[in-house]
Amino acid sequence: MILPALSRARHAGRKLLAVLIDPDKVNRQKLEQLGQYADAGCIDYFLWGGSLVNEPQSAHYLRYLKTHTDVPVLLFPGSVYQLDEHADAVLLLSLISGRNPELLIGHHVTVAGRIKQMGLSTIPTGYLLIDGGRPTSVSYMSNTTPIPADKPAIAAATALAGEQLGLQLIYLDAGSGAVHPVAADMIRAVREEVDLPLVVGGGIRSVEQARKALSAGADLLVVGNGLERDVQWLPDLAEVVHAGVRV
Ligand SMILES: CC(C)=CCC/C(C)=C/CC/C(C)=C/CC/C(C)=C/COP(=O)(O)OP(=O)(O)O
Ligand SMILES: O=P(O)(O)OC[C@@H](O)CO
Ligand SMILES: [Mg+2]
Repeated sequence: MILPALSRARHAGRKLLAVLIDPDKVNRQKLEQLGQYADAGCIDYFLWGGSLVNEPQSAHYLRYLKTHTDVPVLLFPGSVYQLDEHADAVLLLSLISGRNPELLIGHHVTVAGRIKQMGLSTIPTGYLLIDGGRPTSVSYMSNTTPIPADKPAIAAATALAGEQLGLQLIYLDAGSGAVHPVAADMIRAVREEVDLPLVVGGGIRSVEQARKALSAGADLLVVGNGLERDVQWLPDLAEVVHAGVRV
């Protein structure tokens, strides 16, 4: 059960790290290496997905990863084509920072029956796209306007509305490859407003940036590109995350 585990970690002051795997940019060797890091305790969750996934081997790679680690794999789908019953759960994203009805509820209706048939557990997630200094794949593909980086009050009100609607997790994302990760004051404003596990990602490329996001109140950090480029700093990153932060 992912949500209870996130909530327990949060109340115990334990911070968590997720590595985002882009199925289009992976191979067996990278998966084996990440599986080893995961089993060594560096990684708490894998996120699996992309705004656009073209790799025909994606389902095969997901099963391959599952045979190499016991760490849960959560789908992070950019589209309805990215569901897979071999994952442990799906982040059922509703893009609440945007006003694109298909990404708020439309696609969810399309796949509701399929998710049920697959027996895939769902994590109802309020997904907020925050301006990270440049257009990203998600802002372009979703055709939505990110929340301005210097408007924490808008992010906090959006997250609060998500909580009041019954969503179970808030994900603040500056977008993959963002120039600037989500700013500390925005994370803090959301943390103060909602009592849900808080996921923060997009543009985190250093241990210092990770530390700032954690101190501001992030519970689970997501790193993709930064580790895709160079996995060497993963043990240092994991150490900082797992050292925990008193907030
Ligand atoms: C309901 C279902 C199953 C699907 C719709 C899901 C929604 C609402 C998606 C919202 C917007 C979206 C496109 C999210 C994708 C998030 C994601 C997996 C980002 C990963 O990064 P990339 O954007 O692929 O980055 P790169 O360009 O670096 O590869
Ligand atoms: O690839 P990066 O920039 O680490 O972003 C990860 C994730 O939050 C994007 O949706
Ligand atoms: Mg991608």
